[in-house]
Amino acid sequence: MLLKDKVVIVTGASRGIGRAIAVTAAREGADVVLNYWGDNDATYNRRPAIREVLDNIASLGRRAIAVEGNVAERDTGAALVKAAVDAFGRVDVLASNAGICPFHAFLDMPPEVFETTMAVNLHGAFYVTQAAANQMKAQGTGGAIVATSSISALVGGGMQTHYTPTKAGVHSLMQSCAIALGPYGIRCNSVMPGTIATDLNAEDLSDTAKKAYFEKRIPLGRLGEPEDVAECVVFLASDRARYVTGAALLVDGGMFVNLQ
Ligand SMILES: NC(=O)C1=CN([C@@H]2O[C@H](COP(=O)(O)OP(=O)(O)OC[C@H]3O[C@@H](n4cnc5c(N)ncnc54)[C@H](O)[C@@H]3O)[C@@H](O)[C@H]2O)C=CC1
Ligand SMILES: C[C@H](O)[C@@H]1OC(=O)[C@H](O)[C@@H]1O
Repeated sequence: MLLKDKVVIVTGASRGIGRAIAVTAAREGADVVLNYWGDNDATYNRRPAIREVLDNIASLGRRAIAVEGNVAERDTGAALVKAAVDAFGRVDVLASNAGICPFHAFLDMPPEVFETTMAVNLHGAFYVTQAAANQMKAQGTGGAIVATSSISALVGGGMQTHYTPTKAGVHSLMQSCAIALGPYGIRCNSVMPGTIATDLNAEDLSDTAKKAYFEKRIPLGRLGEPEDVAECVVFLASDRARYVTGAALLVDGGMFVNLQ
């Protein structure tokens, strides 16, 4: 088991990639703190989602707690760490995954859409990472932080001008934290998913021509599934990756390199 008896915090764990990270970590022996926020939004119709994740992890014989909290709020990181320590005694791994991508054109981008996207995706990642790192430093036994960046850190999107800079920022955050936290034995890496079928892009991919375009661009011939990303996060969080820090792993079926 890759994460036997490790304590893992996952932000954005009720759905999609975060949910898959949480369940995969539990399958690999971890106890998990599940963060989520805003799932009562009618567009998702997912109210029981966090309950299902809790039940799923319990059925694997591991422990999990759910902590609702907006990562854009500065204190949420500290609250997640406190919940982890109260419930499980420590924090070994942070999967900083929560993120939003409200597609919008650039020229008339509402400031609140830009600022909320920055606050959740980048500021949230910063503060949660800082809180987890301070706990790991105090424990004195190292740790691992894996952020969900994106292929969008490397390439643009005309309806994602507010989003792609946050994903480049998350990648850069992990690179700098690798340097800042290496002396404490804390490794920091990111995954860069390509196009993964989740609620985040369900509406965008309901355009069948756009979906077919992506499938054609991907050498492995299909969109990604949340589990494709989760397995890579768990690897980077595990001791199998003990000499890997400051790295970014594309998990995109080959889409990035497919020029022609
Ligand atoms: N789906 C995709 O194609 C890709 C997704 N990503 C990234 O993966 C991460 C997860 O995305 P998906 O699973 O696709 O999205 P999703 O929409 O399926 O799930 C989002 C999760 O984040 C949580 N969340 C949203 N706002 C939050 C907030 N303010 N505070 C705390 N939790 C919050 C939700 O509760 C939910 O659990 C995001 O950071 C996204 O940018 C990166 C590359 C590709
Ligand atoms: C939501 C998008 O479909 C998805 O998000 C990303 O980060 C990927 O680059 C895709 O564009």
